[in-house]
Amino acid sequence: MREEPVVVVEDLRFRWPQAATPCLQIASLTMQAGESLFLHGPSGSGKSTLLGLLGGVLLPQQGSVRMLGHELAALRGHARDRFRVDHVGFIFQQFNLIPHLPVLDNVLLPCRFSRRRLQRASRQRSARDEAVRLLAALGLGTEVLQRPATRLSVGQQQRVAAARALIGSPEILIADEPTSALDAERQADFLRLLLQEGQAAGATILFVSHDRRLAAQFDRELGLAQINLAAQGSAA
Ligand SMILES: Nc1ncnc2c1ncn2[C@@H]1O[C@H](COP(=O)(O)OP(=O)(O)OP(=O)(O)O)[C@@H](O)[C@H]1O
Repeated sequence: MREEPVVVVEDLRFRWPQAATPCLQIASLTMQAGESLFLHGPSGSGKSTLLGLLGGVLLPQQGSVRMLGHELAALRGHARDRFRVDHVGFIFQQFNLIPHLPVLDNVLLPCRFSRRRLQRASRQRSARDEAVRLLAALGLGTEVLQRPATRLSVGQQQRVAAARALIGSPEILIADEPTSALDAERQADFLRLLLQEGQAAGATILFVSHDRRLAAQFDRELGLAQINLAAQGSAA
């Protein structure tokens, strides 16, 4: 068994280039294996920035981000990219689907870039069948499989993005809530399915949002302002 939590952030400090003050200053943030955490904060408070740091897309000027025992800053760029695709499923705010690629191929993308994800997706059935199963579990029928991502509703795109994040059971699932206005009921419904699938796969789940109404479905809720000393120092 792993000795340390899946996510460990310590003494982190991050400032955007050109910015006068730090965006994030976090003494400590940890997530245990299998835990689901709802992190909320108003628009512009640094949620996406934190997710960029957890994904190793951004590196802090100071402090430590360890994921599954790996210090992200100690990995070279290529190794960091590999770590991310092997172990982290991301649902981006704008979904980042490949526009003209069919739904099925969008979902299978992580399996093209990560042998580990492909192997894990193929454990019980073919990766294709696993993609179909995930889409169905998230409420999308087979009629969308060959449809280009551009021809989907926002809600459907969100589900495709979720299936892509879940395929091959990455240990960590990170979701940046879309700003686009899905109504609260549909969003709660989507979230229930996402958590069901993620938890069945044993994933550690971090979901960020400005909408606290969704928090009840998670093991733990945290306000970014509670842990971000930079925000506390500059509170207007
Ligand atoms: N690429 C960038 N370059 C410089 N500053 C940035 C960049 N991205 C974000 N910022 C700044 O960092 C701060 C936090 O932005 P961030 O996108 O992390 O907030 P957020 O909480 O995710 O907001 P939202 O809920 O609207 O997505 C903002 O002041 C923003 O202007």
